[in-house]
Amino acid sequence: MLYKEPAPIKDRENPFESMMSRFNIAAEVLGLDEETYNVLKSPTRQVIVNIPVTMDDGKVRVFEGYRVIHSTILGPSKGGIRYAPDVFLDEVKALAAWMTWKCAVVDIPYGGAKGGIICDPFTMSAGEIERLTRAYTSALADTFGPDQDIPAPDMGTGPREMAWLMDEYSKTKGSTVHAVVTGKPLVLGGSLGRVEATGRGVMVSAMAAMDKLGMDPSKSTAAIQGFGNVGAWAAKLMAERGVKILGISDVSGAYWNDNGIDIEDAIEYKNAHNGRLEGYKGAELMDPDELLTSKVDVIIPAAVEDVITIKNVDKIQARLIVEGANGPTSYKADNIINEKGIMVVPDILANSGGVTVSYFEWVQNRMGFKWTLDRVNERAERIMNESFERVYAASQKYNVPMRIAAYIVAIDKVAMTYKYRGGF
Ligand SMILES: NC(=O)C1=CN([C@@H]2O[C@H](COP(=O)(O)OP(=O)(O)OC[C@H]3O[C@@H](n4cnc5c(N)ncnc54)[C@H](OP(=O)(O)O)[C@@H]3O)[C@@H](O)[C@H]2O)C=CC1
Ligand SMILES: O=C(O)CCC(=O)C(=O)O
Repeated sequence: MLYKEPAPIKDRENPFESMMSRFNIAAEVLGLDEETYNVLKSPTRQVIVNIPVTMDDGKVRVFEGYRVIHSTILGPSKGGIRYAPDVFLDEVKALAAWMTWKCAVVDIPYGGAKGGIICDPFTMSAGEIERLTRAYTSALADTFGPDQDIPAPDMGTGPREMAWLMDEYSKTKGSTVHAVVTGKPLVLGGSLGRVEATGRGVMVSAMAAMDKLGMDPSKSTAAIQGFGNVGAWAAKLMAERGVKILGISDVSGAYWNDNGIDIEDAIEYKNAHNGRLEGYKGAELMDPDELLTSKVDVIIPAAVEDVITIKNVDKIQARLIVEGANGPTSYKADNIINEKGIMVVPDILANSGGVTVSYFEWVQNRMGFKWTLDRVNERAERIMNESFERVYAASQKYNVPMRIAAYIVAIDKVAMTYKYRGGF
């Protein structure tokens, strides 16, 4: 199989630096004062926990876990939990800050947080993952809370882990607390539409961007990196809008079909093969490094950070990049992207459909009332389109690319709220 070990951390770009470099540009354009700059640039709280877990062979293994609260200025902090072998603190810090900016861009009353555990869920049994999730929850029971800090899924986690988290947290409180976590299974108070929400938001923002660029979806092609929750749903919904998906990928490799990949078929294959595309016959194997530079109109990175860098940005042929993943573009590649005239719908806008529907889930939990799928989708789509227009208007007003415009919209909102609250 084509599995590649993650690059050692010292060889990787630092996502927190990438976040800060855009933050600095936007802060300068806005003329942000020094006090507010200092408050917003650093996380409020960083928690590191060591989690002993009894493995199936009876031995105890200790896992390192993180929860970073970047900001609570807009409201309780919100953000997913990542299970990955190479997750590291500066990455979680960046992801937490991106949550602050993302919630501000879509104007929902949350601050930003993110969690992570260094582990490889693909090599662990369900029992081991459950014990790890419960131990992490209990170690962070004082941090989490429906009015404090509300986790959700991210890479390597999903409704199953959120159910264990909700159950374990509820035990520590002595009563069922649905609203402590979002992205739960439907029977445990999850929202209709949450599973597909991030991919749907990616599709909605891609359609909005294509409209601005005068691109006809039914005459356009796309390549999508990552075929997990975000990538697979984005692929399916883009295909339903007529976009021909020529390339897809996951850790097992990249797959290409000149005539367009049958996305329903690829999803069915993945679901029947332990969540991976390995061995998929509906497309040819291709070099994964060439997927994002292939000849397509739209690329959607929907896996990990720093996959568009100074090493490959020159070769990108697409007119539009829609960032399903958080932080897929290194800040060092920004100038070249801008010089090439490529439009980027940045992560903090493009993938905000997930947290938007998480917010709806939290609202429903607190109301004790379930919304219909139509209501969820219609409201999420409206928020995505309004947010896109807000960011587009800021990009015109300040004559900056969409990414900096999104930071400007976000920082402006958080800074103004900070001022009204009267400091901390
Ligand atoms: N889930 C959500 O609601 C949200 C997620 N995001 C972001 O979207 C991205 C993807 O998250 P999500 O879909 O939830 O995660 P999943 O774990 O569901 O899927 C991740 C996908 O990326 C693939 N992948 C991992 N590394 C690589 C690589 N180097 N090259 C190609 N593919 C790779 C995985 O392959 P394999 O399965 O083979 O390991 C898998 O297909 C992350 O950046 C996340 O932070 C952003 C907003 C919300
Ligand atoms: O749904 C949420 O609350 C957060 C999802 C998330 O982690 C993200 O948007 O990056």
